[in-house]
This record gives sequence, structure tokens and C-alpha cells, in this order.
Amino acid sequence: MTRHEAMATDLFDDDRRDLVLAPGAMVLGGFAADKAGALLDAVARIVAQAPLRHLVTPGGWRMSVAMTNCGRVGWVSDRRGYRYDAIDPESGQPWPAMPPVFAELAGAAADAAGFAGFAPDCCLINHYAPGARLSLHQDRDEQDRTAPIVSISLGLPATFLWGGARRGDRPRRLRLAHGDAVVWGGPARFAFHGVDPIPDGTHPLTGRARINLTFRKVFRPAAYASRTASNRGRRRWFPPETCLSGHADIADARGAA
Ligand SMILES: O=C(O)CCC(=O)C(=O)O
Ligand SMILES: [Fe+2]
Repeated sequence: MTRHEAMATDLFDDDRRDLVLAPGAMVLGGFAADKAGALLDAVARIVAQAPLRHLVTPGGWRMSVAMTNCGRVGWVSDRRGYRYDAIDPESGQPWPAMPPVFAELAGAAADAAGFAGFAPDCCLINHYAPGARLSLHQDRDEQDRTAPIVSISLGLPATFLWGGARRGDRPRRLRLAHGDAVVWGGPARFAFHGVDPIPDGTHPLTGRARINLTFRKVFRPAAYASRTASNRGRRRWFPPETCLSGHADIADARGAA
């Protein structure tokens, strides 16, 4: 165990402690604990409309994490690539709306980490059964690269991998417990991160599962988007102002297990 890991373990003995991971990145211990019941109720409503599913990466791997989304767009992956899509490809319908409790909590967490005014337009919901994992990757499919990522952990604990700017940077490992929030933006926005296989266990609120809510701001503010749309607006998955750049390695890097 490195000194950093020992420190992280010590700090998380008290779930309400905060931890700076890097400039622009911090863990807010227990930030969402009070809202967990409302968040999980909302997750159940979303899942009833847009069921959890194991996406396939462009490389053909079935992801071990089951996913769904709410908000204006959702993150999806299949053999053709991965993208943000306004339509759930399974139902042909728009994704469920983002519940106010989600947006408020994500905004408050971002604010607490120093990113005022965060208004997510997408929440990727990750369901980890024991053994599910997410290998090191960057979140870089979003148009708005100025906004942070806000990630909320619910249910079973996880070992979170916090890497550096390069895939090869050795990641730091820290335990994320029910209610913890992680926020990364600014100089840390494109840090590599991932989740070790979830150990088996049972949580009173989620059973044998870890639920992670990852809030993203996919779209740039309209004024900025419209200035650049004419150069980019050819991709068929998005309305003209919303096209995104693709990075075909990421979904595979997310790691099918
Ligand atoms: O489950 C987590 O803690 C991280 C999820 C994540 O990195 C992602 O969905 O991109
Ligand atoms: Fe991520």
C-alpha cells in the first residue's frame, strides 16, 4: 500500500471527509447520503422506462456494467461506435427526463467542489453487480469541455481508480462508499479513471449492487454551439448544433469483463 492509499483509507474512516485528488478533482465524502432514498426512487422510475442494458463496445465486447440514461441525451455504444443519442435505441423513445433531485444534487456537488453553475444535460446510470468493473478511460465525448463531471456512488462500495493525464500513469486507488460524490473538471477534466471489480456484498438500499450516477454537460451553451455548428453539423445522431467528436478507443477502454 502506498502512502497515498493509506491516507485515503484513513480519511474514509470518516465518510463525511473530503479529499482533494488533484487540482480540479475532489471527493466529497457522504455528499449525497441524505438524498440517497430519493435518488434511488428516481432511478427505479427511470429504469422502468429505459431498462438497464449491457452495451456492446465497438470492438464487440459486452460491458460488465449495465447502463441507462436520463436527460436530453444518453451515452450509448454499439458495434458502430459510441455516441450521445437523444433517443434510447432500445425503445425508440427519448430518454426519461432528468429528475429535479438529480440536477439539484449534481449542481450542489459541483458548486461544493468549486465549479459554480453546473447544469448537467445527461446522467449516465451505471449498475454494477458484484464483479462488474470499468477499466481506465477518459470521459471525453462531451462537447462542453469546460464543465466538470459529477459522479455519485450509491449502494455497495467500490475501489475507484484515479489515474493521471496519461493512460499509463499508475492510478491511485480509493474506496468510494454509499453517498460519496467525486467531481473532476478544469485541469483534471480528462484524467483517466475507472472502477475495480465490485466485491460481493449486500447493501440495505440497493441489494447486491452499486449504482453510480455520472452527470455530464454534453452540450455547449447555445450561443457557442451555433458559432461552430456549421463546421461540424453532419453527424446523423444529433441535431445540428450537437455533433460530437468521436474517440473510438474509449468504449473498449471502458472495459468489457
Ligand atoms: O462508476 C463510477 O464510479 C465511474 C463511472 C464512470 O467513470 C463513467 O460512467 O464514465
Ligand atoms: Fe468515466
